[in-house]
Amino acid sequence: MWTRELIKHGLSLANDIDANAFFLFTETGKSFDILLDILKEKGEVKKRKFSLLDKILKKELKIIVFTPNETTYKRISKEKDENIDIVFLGYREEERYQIVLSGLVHSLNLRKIEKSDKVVSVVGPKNGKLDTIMILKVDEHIKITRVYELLNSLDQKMRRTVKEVLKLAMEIGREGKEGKRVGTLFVIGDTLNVISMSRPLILNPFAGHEAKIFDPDVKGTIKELSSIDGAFIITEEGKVVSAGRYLDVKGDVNLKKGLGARHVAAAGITKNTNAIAITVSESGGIVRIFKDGEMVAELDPNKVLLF
Ligand SMILES: Nc1ncnc2c1ncn2[C@@H]1O[C@H](COP(=O)(O)OP(=O)(O)OP(=O)(O)O)[C@@H](O)[C@H]1O
Ligand SMILES: [Mn+2]
Repeated sequence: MWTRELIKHGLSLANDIDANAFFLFTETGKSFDILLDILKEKGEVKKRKFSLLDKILKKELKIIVFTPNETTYKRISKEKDENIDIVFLGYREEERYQIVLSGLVHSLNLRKIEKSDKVVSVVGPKNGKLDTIMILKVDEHIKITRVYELLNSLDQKMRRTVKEVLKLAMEIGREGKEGKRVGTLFVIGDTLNVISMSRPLILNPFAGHEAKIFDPDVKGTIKELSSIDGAFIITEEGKVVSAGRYLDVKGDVNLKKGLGARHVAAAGITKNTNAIAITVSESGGIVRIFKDGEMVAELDPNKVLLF
């Protein structure tokens, strides 16, 4: 397999473009062993115009190895040499770019990289072989890393539901309904409190149903209902309990100009409960995520194809 060559090319690319950090993602730790082996191959390093090792020794190129696997993390943390950082990723992302983003978030949080840094990553699909070398300028991805920051802060149940709702919100933002833009509002989690702070505008179409957000039919129904007034209320387990609910939120929230009642309601409900709110704007389809009364991320579904 080409793992060794890929890592070598990734390291020399990092060296040649003066990257600040080199990210390697591993499940079993096998690619970590190969990395160690390459770094030890003095001869190999001598041949290259810049001695790769010097850059690493001079701490000009930070090497960070990420794994979501607890056993691997323990094993390679013991075996690593002092030039390599090991970071444990709390959960596995599916797609290559998402995996790298979760690495970015952890590295930024751990102050191992700066927003102005350039990073070369060697990554593969979840449970697959390494197959990709990616160059990222961190500051170009800061916006989307805010989504990963939020996802990282959630427990597994809430994270799974928020990701699913976000995917649906991005589809609604991108496609609208019968080609017409629609705006909508989802409130996830802390459902008893949210219900107590809201009232129905219509007879609840989800009453008496076991509607799960992960069910494609439920998603289709939500898309059909997306143009009605009011919010969709979803439990942290992903059960859609209500549609068309008006959020009676008190208290002021400070939002950027141009955001109207839907966004104020989304910010307000998250200020007064532990819920997370996700809005799709009727003007432009922009998707926004709110938590603790603040907008934590803003995504243009036509630019960000992550979800
Ligand atoms: N408190 C609320 N609870 C639930 N839904 C609300 C609330 N306030 C407004 N909405 C919904 O938001 C819709 C749009 O209202 P408005 O245009 O004022 O919001 P907005 O923030 O400008 O949203 P958009 O960017 O989609 O236009 C309303 O028709 C209503 O369906
Ligand atoms: Mn509006």
